[in-house]
Amino acid sequence: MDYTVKEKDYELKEEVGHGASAVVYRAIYLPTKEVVAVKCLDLERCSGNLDDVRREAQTMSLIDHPNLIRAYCSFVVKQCLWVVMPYMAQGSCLHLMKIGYTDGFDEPIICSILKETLKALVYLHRHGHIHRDVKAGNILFDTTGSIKLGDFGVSAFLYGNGDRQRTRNTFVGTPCWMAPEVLQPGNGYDFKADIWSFGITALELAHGHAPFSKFPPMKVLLMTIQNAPPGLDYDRDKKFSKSFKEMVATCLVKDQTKRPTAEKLLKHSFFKNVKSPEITVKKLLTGLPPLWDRVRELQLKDAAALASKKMSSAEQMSQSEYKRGVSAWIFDIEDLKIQASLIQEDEVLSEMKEEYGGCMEPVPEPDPSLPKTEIGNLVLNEDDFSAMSDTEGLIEKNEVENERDEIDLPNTSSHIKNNVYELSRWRSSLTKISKKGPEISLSKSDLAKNPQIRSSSISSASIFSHSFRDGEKISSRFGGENQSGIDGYKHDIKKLTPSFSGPLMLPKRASENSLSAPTASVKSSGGYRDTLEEKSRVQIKGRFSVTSEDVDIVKGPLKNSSSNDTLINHKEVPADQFVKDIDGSRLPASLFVPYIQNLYQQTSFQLDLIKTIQNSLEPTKKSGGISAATSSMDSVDDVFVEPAVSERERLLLMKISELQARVSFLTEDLTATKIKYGQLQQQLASTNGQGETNRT
Ligand SMILES: Nc1ncnc2c1ncn2[C@@H]1O[C@H](COP(=O)(O)OP(=O)(O)OP(=O)(O)O)[C@@H](O)[C@H]1O
Repeated sequence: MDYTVKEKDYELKEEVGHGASAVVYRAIYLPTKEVVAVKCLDLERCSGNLDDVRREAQTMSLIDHPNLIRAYCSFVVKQCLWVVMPYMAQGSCLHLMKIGYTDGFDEPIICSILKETLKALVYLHRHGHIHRDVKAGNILFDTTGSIKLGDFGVSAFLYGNGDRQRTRNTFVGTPCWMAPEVLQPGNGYDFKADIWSFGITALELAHGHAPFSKFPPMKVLLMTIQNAPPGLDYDRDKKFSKSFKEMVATCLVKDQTKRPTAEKLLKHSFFKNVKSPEITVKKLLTGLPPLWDRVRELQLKDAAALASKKMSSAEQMSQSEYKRGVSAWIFDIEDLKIQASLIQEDEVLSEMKEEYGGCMEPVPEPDPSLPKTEIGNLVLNEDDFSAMSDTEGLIEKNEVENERDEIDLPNTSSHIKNNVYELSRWRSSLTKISKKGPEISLSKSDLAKNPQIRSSSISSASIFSHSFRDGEKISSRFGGENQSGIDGYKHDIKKLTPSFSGPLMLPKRASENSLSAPTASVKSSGGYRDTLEEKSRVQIKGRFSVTSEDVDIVKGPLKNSSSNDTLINHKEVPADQFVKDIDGSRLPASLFVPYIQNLYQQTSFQLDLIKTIQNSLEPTKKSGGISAATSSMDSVDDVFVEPAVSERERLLLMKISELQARVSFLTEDLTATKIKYGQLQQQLASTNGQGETNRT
């Protein structure tokens, strides 16, 4: 059937979903009275990403597969692109989990959902597309229980411009579901990135949320890159079959070349003997309230949570975005890495503790197969872990590890996690003794980079075939009594929960509304340059603002000042010596000694530095002048000298003596020149005198 591209032929009804870039409405196609869904993409919020919009419309209209949502047509209405598509009356998998399956689904249900999704991926990949946003929020159900994968907002066509472009270098997607190669710039990625996201989606369906979903994106980014891949490895996962665990493990292999293709994965034993979703899923859907009521209820819940104390911190707000399942965006990978490097490791670990409870089950660890991170001075690296594991034998092998042939998963006991946590606290407190680092300054270049909207890419006739009515009128489409309620509600919700998630970056909103850019508290980075002024600077990166307001702790591996070697040597002290921590928790003495050594060396280094400065000031002090400020520095024990200040003072003093030397040199030079001048004058006078005499 052909659908017209006239706005007046569509009557928008209730909002049934919204993402970063779009609001989706139930709508009536008036010529046939058919119920459809209309996705309204706000083009003004898509600046810089119109290619994605074009791609989405293009991809959706070409699709012909029972497990993929195709677009019937698309056209422009004022600043919005309307995409008309089949209405999926039971909403997304995420909706369903949130209203009644917060701990995830049972395996047979998961299996049938995943199989349908995988069939969609097989089709997409065969036709050269990477979906790039596979997640529960994009798996939709209709009333019969049948399943379709939607949202091609970030899907990419592999074969651009006639060339077979195997990998892409753009960075779009949703961090929790993103493959490590997608998160690492320059690597490029291909359709195997969807297989990783598929594996993460499997975990999402099994647990009710994606792994790391409690953490802010920058942490997720780092954890995805550094940690061993997540899996069905916890005690709570014992209920799942071996083949399910294996299937997930084959998807979540860091080396993309070792991941199976969608086609191969479909042949996995896990997908054999699967019941159709019309049988498994349908019974979950019976008796549910209409989709729009569910969506509204969820939005109100989020809004209430946001307004409550629970969501007072910006970081929690960013986490809530994950929970809503609408987090996908473009961000500057390098800047995120910088931000990530500024996160305190103890924050991560304490959040992990919180996530996994008192009896911490094995949690994802840094992946020892990976090279040491170059990303700032972040967390304990794998050397720290392996050193501890080598000498202290604290790492326990997990049963699942044996089942995996491709994944090296260094599961650890809660014991080592606690030690690592305490160790990181020690490191933080010790590092405070060290010098302050430079103030964080992240550029706003990505905001500036956004080109004007309505780039040539969107001006194709197929998309701009229509243009009328403004944004406000969209809401006027809501009929009767629903009208004011929905409008008022929408207004409130949007004020409370501006969504800056989604694949499209929304710099304007992010900068306008503090809620939009949750403040990730970032600590000052390590390094030995001084910072005398702590200005409160806020820089916005994607959905994050980075503030140095609360910069107080300097991080970074503690270094030997002379050798630059990291002063951690876990192997020197017997591991069985334990001492009590301040909190009373037991820690191996081997963890303390290197830090005490380090503290000693740090202090010695500082004493040396103070003495050097004192010596350099001594002559000046004797001659008075500037040295007044340091005149009380007779003993390093008497006075605490801020090394950074002294360093500056020392430089100034050196400059002054240099200038004084130059002045005296110039004075001498001038005197010599004057003498020479006098002599020449005398010579001239005598020559003149001689000449006079000769003439007379
Ligand atoms: N055809 C449809 N029928 C019913 N509901 C839909 C339909 N398409 C989308 N939705 C709902 O609207 C929500 C947002 O849609 P969509 O994911 O396409 O927007 P987006 O801005 O691209 O979001 P994202 O943040 O995932 O990138 C979906 O999560 C889903 O719940």
